[in-house]
Amino acid sequence: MISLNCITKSLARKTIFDDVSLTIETGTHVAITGPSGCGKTTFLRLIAGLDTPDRGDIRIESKLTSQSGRTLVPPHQRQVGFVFQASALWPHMNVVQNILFGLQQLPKSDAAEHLNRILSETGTTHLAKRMPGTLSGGEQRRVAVARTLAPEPRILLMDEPLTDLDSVAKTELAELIKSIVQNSKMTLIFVTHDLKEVSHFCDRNYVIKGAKVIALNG
Ligand SMILES: Nc1ncnc2c1ncn2[C@@H]1O[C@H](COP(=O)(O)OP(=O)(O)OP(=O)(O)O)[C@@H](O)[C@H]1O
Repeated sequence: MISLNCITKSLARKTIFDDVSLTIETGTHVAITGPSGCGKTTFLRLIAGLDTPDRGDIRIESKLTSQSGRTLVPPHQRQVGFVFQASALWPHMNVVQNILFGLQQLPKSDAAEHLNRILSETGTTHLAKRMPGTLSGGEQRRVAVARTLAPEPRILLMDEPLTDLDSVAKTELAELIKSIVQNSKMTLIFVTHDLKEVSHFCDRNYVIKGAKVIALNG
């Protein structure tokens, strides 16, 4: 379970979150929407530990991870995977090297096993030796998902991963994300401008409005 308790956060003197409390049960798939600049990315950054609440605390599986301006558990120890809007692959590394980058702490044989499994699951085996600059936008996004999933995070944070893809690539990537999350116990928090694109794999929808995170019906 992820719990945000009485979170207040301001950036550049703008209140982004005002006394927000929210619980996300383990294994649920949550969509977050809201207008540009409302704080969707900030919400993910707080959970990932890339940013801290000014007041309030965040717990992951009852462990206190952030509290009133302090990060108690650093991002790399939260078992959180983050897929950004831009795929942010290392441009000088091929696909395999990009994925292995996140598996450095594993023994080589385990890393190889994780790598092969994730290449197969994400349909990227044929891209293994390619450099990111030679891949299409959809392929890059797919590799970014593979790289994030390879270390088997317990929480998957996705920040508009379908944006700027053509309709075919968008549908293919949405199908991939759906099959991955439906076959795992991962908690998913998916930021989107368009709730329709996640309606078939998110259980709960929230909108960020007036510095609050509000549950939507349905
Ligand atoms: N490091 C920062 N310093 C100052 N202001 C920031 C910083 N990061 C974000 N902001 C501001 O905080 C607000 C929330 O930003 P955030 O990126 O979370 O919004 P968002 O809902 O994800 O927007 P979008 O849909 O456009 O991606 C915006 O007004 C943004 O300009």
